[in-house]
Amino acid sequence: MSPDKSPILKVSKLVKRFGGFYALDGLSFHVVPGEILGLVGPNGSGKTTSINVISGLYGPDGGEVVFDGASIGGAASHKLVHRGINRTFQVPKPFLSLTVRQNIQVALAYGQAAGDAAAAPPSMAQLLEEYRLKEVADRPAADLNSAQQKMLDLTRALATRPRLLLLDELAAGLNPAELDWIAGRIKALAATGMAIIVVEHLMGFIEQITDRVIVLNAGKEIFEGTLATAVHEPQVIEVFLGGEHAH
Ligand SMILES: Nc1ncnc2c1ncn2[C@@H]1O[C@H](COP(=O)(O)OP(=O)(O)OP(=O)(O)O)[C@@H](O)[C@H]1O
Repeated sequence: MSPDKSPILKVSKLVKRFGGFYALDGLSFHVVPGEILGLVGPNGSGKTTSINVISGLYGPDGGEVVFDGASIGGAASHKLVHRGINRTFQVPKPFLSLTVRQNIQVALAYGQAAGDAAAAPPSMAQLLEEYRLKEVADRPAADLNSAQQKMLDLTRALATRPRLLLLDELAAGLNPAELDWIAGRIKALAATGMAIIVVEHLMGFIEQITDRVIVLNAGKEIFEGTLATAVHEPQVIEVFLGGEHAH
């Protein structure tokens, strides 16, 4: 990561309410090209909601999302894909009756409609090879195991040539060898200049791949810095372990 680059994404004082409940309560952070930023925090702290708002699944109720210099808060997901933001889902939802290859073809075609993006589109062969889907390329997505479904979800996002990639618990359910391998893949993507935001509960994985983390609690940032520093911060220990263990 080059720390001197200007942010590709800037989130300022973001608010998202569900009824009277504040899932995001004035959240601000940024990410620069080539950086892997971790969003961590206890269950319900607003990690997935952050990704849902940045990717256009939900409109914000306050604050601003600026991507590549333009305000995008409230823009629809499909428009944001063409601007260069794509994501994976905690529970992938491929077209189950289509084959793996057909699922990727749909995403490649959709990505192509974005026109003149900075990066050349990845090829089908490259995606199948790099994400270990070659053997199952002509099987329906319904036949895949959960790790393969996650890789299909990732290739679907990559097929649209994102400059900002949002990964929502991609690593959950992978075995240790798969975790090591996917950590390497994510780092290789960042090395191409892609900005990547990773939501994960697996702290070893977060430590292995992130340059920086934001720790959330109740929709607010309570820490920003490296994970190695975060684990010594009393307010971080408090939200992860509860008050009586914190001191
Ligand atoms: N569509 C929704 N309607 C109502 N409440 C919601 C909705 N989406 C999220 N919430 C609430 O907002 C809060 C934050 O949820 P969010 O999914 O962002 O948390 P999270 O940090 O990703 O948690 P987890 O680690 O369990 O995935 C939770 O209390 C959740 O119940």
